Amino acid sequence: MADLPGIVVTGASGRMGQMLVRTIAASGKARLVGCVERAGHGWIGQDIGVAMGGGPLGVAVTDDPLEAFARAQAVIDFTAPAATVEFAALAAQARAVHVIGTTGLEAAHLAKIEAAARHAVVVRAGNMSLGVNLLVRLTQKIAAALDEDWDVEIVEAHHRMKVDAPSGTALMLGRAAAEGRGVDLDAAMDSGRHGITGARQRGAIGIAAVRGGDIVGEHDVIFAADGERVILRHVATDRAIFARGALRAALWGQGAKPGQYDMMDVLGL
Ligand SMILES: NC(=O)C1=CN([C@@H]2O[C@H](COP(=O)(O)OP(=O)(O)OC[C@H]3O[C@@H](n4cnc5c(N)ncnc54)[C@H](OP(=O)(O)O)[C@@H]3O)[C@@H](O)[C@H]2O)C=CC1
Ligand SMILES: O=C(O)C1=N[C@H](C(=O)O)C[C@H](O)C1
Repeated sequence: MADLPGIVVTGASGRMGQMLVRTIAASGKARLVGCVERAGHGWIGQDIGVAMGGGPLGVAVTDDPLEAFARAQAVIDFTAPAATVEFAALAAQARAVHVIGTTGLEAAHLAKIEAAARHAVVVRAGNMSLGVNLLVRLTQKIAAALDEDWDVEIVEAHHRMKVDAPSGTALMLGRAAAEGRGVDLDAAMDSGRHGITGARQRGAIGIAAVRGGDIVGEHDVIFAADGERVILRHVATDRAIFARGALRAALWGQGAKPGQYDMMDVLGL
């Protein structure tokens, strides 16, 4: 047991944080060695298992990430952009693999993560599930096979607490469609339509977001032509799929050279 890779979970009280704690503790493939929350959080100092309403897991929640990361071989981080940038620098300092699931990252955040990846392994993906990463590949292939008579529209749906839009997954799918077509997503993307928009622009890649209830995550990629449509769909019903992917990435990263990777690298897709 002591020779299994030690993993720290950041944002341990969050929806994904708690799922990660359960997944790692039950995996038999890694040890949970730390749980991080922000200073002042009500769970600081408590055993994470007890704080989650179960039995003790022998790991107290801390607000000192650097001390926790120094004891770990990997950090799994599903938090928020500002926190993830801070954790990227600290994980690199500790030479721990940093698995980043956080979405809503902007160019300035990505530049800091890229800098950290010069010193340590970073695995980052807007969606860590096997099914979505397969869907990304399929989207790229279909977009490459179809011309611009086929309009591409991506529709994503998530729970009412999600704070960023479009989802990280929708952006992955949009990027895959753009790559398949040989265009730049930033130039082709049309999201958040409202008012007198005019007719759809040929070649646009549309993205629309739905927010409601407890939807875990649903993504449709619609290829719509005159007289027919092809629709690719992924429906997540359990956050365990993301946690399993993140754990797989943390283990895969143990053998990798410093640099930035994604789930395609981890899954060999
Ligand atoms: N890539 C993937 O496969 C997936 C990605 N995600 C992404 O993961 C992220 C988290 O999602 P979710 O778990 O639903 O969100 P939650 O809001 O439930 O959890 C986020 C957690 O991070 C904590 N946090 C924020 N800032 C800090 C900080 N500075 N230090 C320590 N902890 C901090 C929050 O604490 P507090 O409440 O105090 O702010 C909270 O506990 C989102 O960006 C989401 O899009 C989600 C699912 C899958
Ligand atoms: O916030 C979520 O919940 C999710 N976020 C990711 C995203 O932005 O795509 C992945 C998943 O869909 C759940």
